[in-house]
Amino acid sequence: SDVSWQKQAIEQTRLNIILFINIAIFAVVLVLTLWQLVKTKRVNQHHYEQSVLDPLTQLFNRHGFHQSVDSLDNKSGFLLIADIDNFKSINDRFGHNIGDKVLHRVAKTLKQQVRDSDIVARYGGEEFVIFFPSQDSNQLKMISQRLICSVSALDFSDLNENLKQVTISVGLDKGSVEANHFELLYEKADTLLYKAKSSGKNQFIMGHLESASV
Ligand SMILES: Nc1nc2c(ncn2[C@@H]2O[C@H](COP(=O)(O)OP(=O)(O)OP(=O)(O)O)[C@@H](O)[C@H]2O)c(=O)[nH]1
Repeated sequence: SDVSWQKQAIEQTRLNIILFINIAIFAVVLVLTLWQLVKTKRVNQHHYEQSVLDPLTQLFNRHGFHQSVDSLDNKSGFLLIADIDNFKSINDRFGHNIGDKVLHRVAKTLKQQVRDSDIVARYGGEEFVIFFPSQDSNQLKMISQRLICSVSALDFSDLNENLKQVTISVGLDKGSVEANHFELLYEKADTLLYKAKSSGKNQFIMGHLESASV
């Protein structure tokens, strides 16, 4: 009859509305869950970056350096330490703010001059460390030379017209960055860096091989 047909139609409409509401709720919950997931992932990424990156230069910090090096399959290669020359006097003469900008530019230059597979870090105040998973000492000589030249060629006159040039000294040696060998390799490179500083700065000294200067 007409009445029962009408009742059926109303019932059908009611079911359709309920179905629609359920689908809508499901869609909203799905979107919210996905959004929450993306947010959590971003926050985790941010925390991770803060724990391994140096905020001033965006290079790895000491912790990030060791984490990267620990994850390498091949742990033998060259460890290079680069230290900005007379940085204390740059700070004293031009102020910490300019000192920070110098650090930032030097960091960027060092990073630009090496491969993505080389691990670059700001290891201390004005000291940078690079690990090269390479055995080629001639190549490392060329890279050291290039790092020194590219820093000394940087122009800082926009920061202060009296800030003519910034140089680095470099010590590097071959060895293993395996956890229990690292200290020894670092000390060898650091001793060579000290030699490069005490024999005039703006130069590199490489372990087991002859030195070279700019
Ligand atoms: N602006 C700035 N200065 C820093 C930072 N970290 C360390 N320094 C400064 O770096 C200077 C390092 O000075 P020293 O270790 O005496 O060495 P140096 O003057 O570079 O002399 P040499 O290494 O012998 O060439 C100190 O004055 C520190 O205060 C930083 O994040 N920002």
